[in-house]
Amino acid sequence: MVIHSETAVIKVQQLVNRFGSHVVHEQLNLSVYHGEILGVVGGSGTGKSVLLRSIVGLRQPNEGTVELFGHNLPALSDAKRSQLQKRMGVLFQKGALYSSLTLKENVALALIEQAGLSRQDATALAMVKLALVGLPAASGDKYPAELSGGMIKRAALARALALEPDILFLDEPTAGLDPIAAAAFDRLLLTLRDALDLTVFLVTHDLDTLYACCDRVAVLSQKRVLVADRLAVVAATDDEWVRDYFHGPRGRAAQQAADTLAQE
Ligand SMILES: Nc1ncnc2c1ncn2[C@@H]1O[C@H](COP(=O)(O)OP(=O)(O)OP(=O)(O)O)[C@@H](O)[C@H]1O
Repeated sequence: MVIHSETAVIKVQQLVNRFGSHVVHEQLNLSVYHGEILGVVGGSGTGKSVLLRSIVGLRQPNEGTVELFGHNLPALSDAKRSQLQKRMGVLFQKGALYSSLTLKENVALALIEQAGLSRQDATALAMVKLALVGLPAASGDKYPAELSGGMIKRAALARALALEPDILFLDEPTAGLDPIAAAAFDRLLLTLRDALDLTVFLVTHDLDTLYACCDRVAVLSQKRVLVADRLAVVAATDDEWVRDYFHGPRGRAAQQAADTLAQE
């Protein structure tokens, strides 16, 4: 896999995040390039979700800058910031959908609230978005509780794509899915990235997803990005967590599966 462009669409510099005396990030730097799928990994509590929230503007960092398409997000006026934020779609790990709304209502809501569409237009467009992520038309009238985990993730993805973002943020999208549904989600992600020219910031613990989808991988460790590079370079990094993660039994299995797929 190749990095698609050298244009940084996200540039995080000298980022500091702390909660009271608990320092989560300390002078953290990270760039995300146009068209790539960047996997963000790290031990539990290393600050992957806090980083995601800082980039999308849901958390004001204590220090540092977060540039999006060349604009420093925290320094912008509310109007400008919200304009830029529309270029980002987010799929959160939990609470992705409103349980009291059907799938099509869930997707339409984003279009009504954020794009000002009429209910009728938003509903029609929501059906297009559901089809885009491979959901049958009949699923539009179903409630989240009536669907499998894989279908719910797809619907949440449809909602994240509702406003046609340039950058997609995914927080552990395959967590809780069985391996077949997870692999199907990985393939969908690759297809959508290519078809929609997306840049993807993907927080994950799923080694199979890293091998199947990611152009680069960033490892969060010791409050910083320890390394951000192609998978082979990251896996060869001299670090205890990296060794345990990539060269433990699950890491070896994921690599073998990826090698087998590449040979087919
Ligand atoms: N709102 C908050 N108030 C206090 N501490 C917080 C808050 N949000 C996050 N933290 C702390 O920040 C640290 C990083 O949290 P974060 O959720 O980003 O970790 P993570 O790397 O995504 O973990 P995991 O892989 O388990 O999801 C944790 O120690 C967490 O307890």
